[in-house]
Amino acid sequence: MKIQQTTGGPSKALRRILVITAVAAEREALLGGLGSDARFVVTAAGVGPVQAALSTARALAEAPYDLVISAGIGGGFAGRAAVGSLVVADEIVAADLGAETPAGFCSIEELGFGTNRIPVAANLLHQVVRGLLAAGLPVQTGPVLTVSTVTGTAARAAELAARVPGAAAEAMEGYGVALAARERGLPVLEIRTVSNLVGPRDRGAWRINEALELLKRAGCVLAEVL
Ligand SMILES: O=C(O)c1cccc(C(=O)CC[C@H]2O[C@@H](n3cnc4c(=O)[nH]cnc43)[C@H](O)[C@@H]2O)c1
Repeated sequence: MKIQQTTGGPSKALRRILVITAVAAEREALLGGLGSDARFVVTAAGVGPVQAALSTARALAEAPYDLVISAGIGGGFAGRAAVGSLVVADEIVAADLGAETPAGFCSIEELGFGTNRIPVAANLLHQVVRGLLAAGLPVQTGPVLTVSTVTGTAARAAELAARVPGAAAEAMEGYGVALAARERGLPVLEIRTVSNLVGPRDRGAWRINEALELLKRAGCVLAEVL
């Protein structure tokens, strides 16, 4: 687990916080929880890490921010994050960025082209988790994987879980958001509400409404604790 230690005063000093979701329904859910807290700007950036990185970079170029959060629904790894629970990333990992080789997956880090793993702001992570727990919400921390293809088989789920020990959830935007934040030297968090388990594709079984309701409750906590 890689966690970036940030310095500075208490995070109540956060004056502007950029929250990036993929779709409008996630944005609306968060806004419902954030209420009238004007410190938060919530943008629906589109699906996938590239779109997320572009939109985050654009927003950060237009106005100053103190914190960037990637948020939305996600898939939970069986035994780590149940449907209807929350995951706060302790590390944001680009899980499929690299090369396939006959000997297995080789990350861009192993290839010498940068890093697959972006640390989160430890103090803010703990502050948010404490707040979620105090609100009685089921939350766990762990690596959240960013993938460009939603996992659709048990074999792929097992492969990713082995590639990133402790992987708690997967989604499609975190690494893009985190890269753009890192370019500006800003701390980043990723928060996912689990709509489905990572594994054999069964889109009809995704509990999207429940996950969006939980996202709204998480928004309420963010406004309280940040
Ligand atoms: O159809 C709807 O009403 C609806 C409402 C809100 C969100 C959606 C999405 O499909 C969001 C796509 C978004 O969700 C993340 N996600 C969710 N589960 C997974 C997964 O198992 N693996 C990877 N990503 C997942 C992802 O970040 C997508 O951008 C629909």
